[in-house]
Amino acid sequence: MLNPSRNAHDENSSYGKNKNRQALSAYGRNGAFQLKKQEPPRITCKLLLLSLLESVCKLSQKTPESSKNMFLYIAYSLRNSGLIENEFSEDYEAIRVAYSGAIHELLAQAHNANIGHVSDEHLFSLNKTTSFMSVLSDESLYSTCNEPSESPTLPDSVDAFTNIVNHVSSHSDISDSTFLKNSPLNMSGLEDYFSPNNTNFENFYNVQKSRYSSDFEELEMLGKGGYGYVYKARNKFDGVEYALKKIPLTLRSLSSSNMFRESRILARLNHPNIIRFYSSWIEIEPYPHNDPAEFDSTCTEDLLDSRSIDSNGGDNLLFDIETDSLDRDFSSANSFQVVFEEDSLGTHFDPSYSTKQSTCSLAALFSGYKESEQEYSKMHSCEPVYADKDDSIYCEKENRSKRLNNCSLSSRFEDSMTHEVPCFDQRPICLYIQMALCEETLEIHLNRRNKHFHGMLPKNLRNRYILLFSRILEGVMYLHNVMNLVHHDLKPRNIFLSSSTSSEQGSVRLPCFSGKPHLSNEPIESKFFVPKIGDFGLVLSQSDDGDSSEENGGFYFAGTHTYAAPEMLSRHMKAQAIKNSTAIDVYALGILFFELLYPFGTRMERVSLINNLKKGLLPEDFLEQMPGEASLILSMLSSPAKRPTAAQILKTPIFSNMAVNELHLYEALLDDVQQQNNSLKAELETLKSKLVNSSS
Ligand SMILES: Nc1ncnc2c1ncn2[C@@H]1O[C@H](COP(=O)(O)OP(=O)(O)OP(=O)(O)O)[C@@H](O)[C@H]1O
Repeated sequence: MLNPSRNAHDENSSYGKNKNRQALSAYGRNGAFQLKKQEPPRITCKLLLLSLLESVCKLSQKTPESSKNMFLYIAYSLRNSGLIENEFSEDYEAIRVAYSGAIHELLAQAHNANIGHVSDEHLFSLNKTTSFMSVLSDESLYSTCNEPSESPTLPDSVDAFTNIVNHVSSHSDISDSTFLKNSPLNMSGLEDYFSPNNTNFENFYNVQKSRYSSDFEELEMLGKGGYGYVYKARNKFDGVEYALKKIPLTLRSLSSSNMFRESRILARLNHPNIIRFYSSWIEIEPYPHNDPAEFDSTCTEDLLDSRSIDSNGGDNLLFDIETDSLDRDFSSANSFQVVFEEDSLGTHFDPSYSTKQSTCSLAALFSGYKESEQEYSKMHSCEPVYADKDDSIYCEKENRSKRLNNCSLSSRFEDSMTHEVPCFDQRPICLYIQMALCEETLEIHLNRRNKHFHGMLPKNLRNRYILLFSRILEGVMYLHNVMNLVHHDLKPRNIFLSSSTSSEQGSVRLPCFSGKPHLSNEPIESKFFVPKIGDFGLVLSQSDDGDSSEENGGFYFAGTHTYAAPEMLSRHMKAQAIKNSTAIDVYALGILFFELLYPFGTRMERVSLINNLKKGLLPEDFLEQMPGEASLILSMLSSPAKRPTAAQILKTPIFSNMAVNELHLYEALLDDVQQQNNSLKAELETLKSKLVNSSS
């Protein structure tokens, strides 16, 4: 196996070299380990090791329960040794399964290329530490290949590996162990696994099939976000169309505890004004994409470079994908960054990517191949690879076979390296989130509306937007008061409008604006929508102390600048942000409420009106005609402690005034009656024509 730690994507080369040097120098000259405190392997290495061990356990044990217990035993032992953390937990199971599939495919490729024997050497290159790893140093386990000059054969290595696992099994001191403590490892499974004669690997691996491609028919791409792509897809079983968010996982995000945050939070939410979540899962991207920019780890950087990072200065933010935080210092950003841009008229926001951290392609795990190859050619040229005082690793040609176990690549493999070894797997790992499909975002609706209206809205429309806002407030109140969450990124783009019927809970009747200019006497058709809060990528619990905002001595912010409360942008106000965390959402809602009630003509006008609003200035006509709303908006933008809560806002006369709701109710009833009227008229016409026909 090529050295996965040499990954050019997320380590600079000198750092990688140092780490590799440390790892190599841990090996002794005679194949035994020099016990040395090492840095724990990176997440991908850990996951690869665990996926391999998990597969071995599955193969060796008769029941799923015993294989799970065996795997857990080994995993706990590795954790006690400090080699892994919680990568064996169920959270990572999908990734381990994906990695197992990829290892399996690589084995098949290796077998087809007739170099399958290479893997046996690496069974002897396992690292040593206490507990589980100390087993590996037990010379007796290597009895089948104890001739140092001889390369171990494939069956030898299977025996040795079997011995190791049996050793662990028999040394188990967990009394209720349900893995087969006293029975030896089931050899046939392992032999089959490593056997070069076995071509039917499918029988031995539960390789993950693509749920996305087997269950869904992809219809169209709905949009790109900062983290991924959203597709409209039809479920083949229920025939319903859904929105599926595909988030390519970066190597760094794999190690982030926030990796599954959005799907986990969505799964717990149940409110008419919150987007409905169905399920989420992880899988390897099922098929190659035509869009070269999408998920292509190799071209991500080019894509990023080709886009402007801060072309408009408006709402632009830089996020660190791992910490989900924004980097204010563009130049020092050293990880996955996302720049949110608004176009000139705010017709849509186009996220640009800027990264030194590409998407998590399995290929990336093995992209150290080139470096390894170079490193190997150094070995090949008889030069010492590393010359540490204590544990030098030499690969002189004449001694190569004796030091087989010390080298990261075997001499036999060297010859087969002359031809291109395929990448481990080219496809990235994606997190899929299946959500209800919504008609459009509030942002799109407002952009269309603003082509029809400018400044103060007609009174009947104001009421509709007030009602719409009250629905959003209800969703926010649920998040704050029931779920103890703070959304952190409330903005028209993250509010979805889902078509509904008049009777649906939380619905509002809104005009359906076309993109074309509107003639004043032309009636605008209206439809019922339920506003739904979506995009929970930045959501945090209210008890979160905001630690992620202070990393590496820098101050990070997550959110969108236009809607960001001042305390989110300043380190000095951090304490206030923590103390009044829900006030962050209220600030964003204050700006959103103003946008709902006061259409902007141009983007410039929007920027200037919102900047004025942040200074406490509102347009004269707005102050005159809507004084109650104006003072509410200003209070929502005041200092964090003085801002009203969502529940308090809902109790103000603006929203508690039933007239607004009643108006909406009567409009809905009128609409229903008109529809009934139309269908009765149509029925009457049919009856009349039937009567005429029968009488003639
Ligand atoms: N449930 C949905 N129904 C219909 N369209 C959706 C849905 N979810 C997302 N979209 C579309 O996909 C686009 C991207 O959504 P996504 O949530 O990934 O990112 P975003 O909110 O636009 O940006 P970011 O996540 O970076 O803040 C949205 O702008 C919207 O047009």
